[in-house]
Order: sequence, then structure tokens, then C-alpha cells
Amino acid sequence: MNPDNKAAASLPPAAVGQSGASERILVMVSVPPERDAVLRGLGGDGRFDVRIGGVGAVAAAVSTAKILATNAAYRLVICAGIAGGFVGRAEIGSLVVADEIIAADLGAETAEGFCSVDELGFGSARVQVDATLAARMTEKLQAAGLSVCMGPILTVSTVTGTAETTAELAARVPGAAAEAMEGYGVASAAKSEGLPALEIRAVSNAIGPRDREAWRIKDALNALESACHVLREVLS
Ligand SMILES: O=C(O)c1cccc(C(=O)CC[C@H]2O[C@@H](n3cnc4c(=O)[nH]cnc43)[C@H](O)[C@@H]2O)c1
Repeated sequence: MNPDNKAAASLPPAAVGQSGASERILVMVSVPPERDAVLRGLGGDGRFDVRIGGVGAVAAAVSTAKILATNAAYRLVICAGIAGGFVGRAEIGSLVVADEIIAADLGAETAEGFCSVDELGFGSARVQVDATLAARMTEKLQAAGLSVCMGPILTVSTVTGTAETTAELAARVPGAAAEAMEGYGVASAAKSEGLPALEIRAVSNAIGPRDREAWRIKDALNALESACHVLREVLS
């Protein structure tokens, strides 16, 4: 059994996998505190496997692909964790559900500005989510009284730390709500297996000039826990 998966570990063996093939949901997080918050929210629901994939899109993609390659039972892959929020779109302690997952720095710098891999003709920096599920999740989070917005979540390789880069990203992806570092990797691995993906983030900090002291990780982890409680209902 996966030692990271306390939700499954806390159930009697008969209950684990009871839902059968293609009923399970894989939740990928980056670090142990995110896993623990997700597990608290899921409250021992045996349909979910919660796994740590590491920080960054490459680590997340490799970890997710390995898990999916050795287990055919999943019907959905979710990337969950904390994130930076664009001011005016997603405030600290609020939740963001991705309507699109975008690798915002995957491309080339040119004299005319940033050119995405899409524009370069080398594939796509965008992965679509399960739109129906994302909308239902957003509605249910709202109904539960949680502060939530739906919008593009950017995947970046470097945490944004200046006002200039913040403005550049906001202009590159109009409506961008949050940035994190793994969504594109997790969603690309899911897509390569023909599986739908979701990304759900809780905002720990405002995107902008770096101020690590201002990160409110505990508030974000509490919001992530609440979101995962609602997630059980959405997927029931
Ligand atoms: O220090 C802690 O207690 C702690 C607890 C949970 C998570 C962390 C992390 O530092 C996780 C890094 C993770 O967070 C995402 N993230 C959060 N804010 C941003 C941001 O402004 N820009 C990009 N990524 C962000 C990211 O996905 C990292 O993997 C620490």
C-alpha cells in the first residue's frame, strides 16, 4: 500500500477499492502539508488516492505518469495545493478552480515579446479541464459559503517575485486567477492516459513583489481542507 495514502490506510482492507475499476480518483499534491490538508478534508473517503508528486511541473508529471502507468483504475486526476493569487481575482484564503491549465512560461522570448509554444508550432501550453466538473465544483464551493473563483491557473517554473512579471503574466493570460508550479505537469500526464483533469488551489499569497513573510500557508491549507470536504460530495 502507498504509505502516503492515509485515507486508504485508515480504512479496513475490504473498503479499499470497493468501488471497483475506473472509479478511483487520483489527487496529486506537491508537499506533505498539502497532502495532510487534503486527507483531512476527504475524511477517509476510500475512493481517493492522495499522492505527493514533488515541486515543479516536471516532478509532478513524472510522478503522475508513473502512478497512472501502474494503476488503470482511475477515472479522474486532480492537482491540488496552495498557490499565489492575482490581486483582484483571488485573495489570500480563497479558492480557485481552474477552467484551463496553462504553462505560462513555456515558449520563447522574442524582440516583440513572449511567444508561446502554441504560436511557435510546438504543441500546446494549455490543457483543458473537465469543464462540467469544474463548474459543479465551483458552484458547490460557493454554496458551502467558501470564497471561490473559476479561471485559468498558470503553471510557472519560477515563483513570480516582481510587479513587472506579475503584469506581464496577467497580460499574457487575460483573466488568470492564480499561479502554481505543477498543474500543467499533472494534467499533461492525465491527458496522455486519456483521463480528465481538474486543478483546485487555495491561495496562500498574493502574486507580486516577493514577501515570503506575508504568505498565509495555514489559512490556505485550511481552505484546501474545506474544499476537499466539498469535493467528496461533488464526486459522489
Ligand atoms: O512552508 C510550509 O509550511 C509549506 C506548506 C505547504 C506548502 C508549501 C510550499 O511552499 C509549497 C510550494 C508550492 O506552492 C505553490 N505555490 C504557492 N504560492 C505560489 C506562487 O506564488 N507561485 C507559484 N507557486 C506557488 C507551488 O505549486 C509550489 O509547489 C510550504
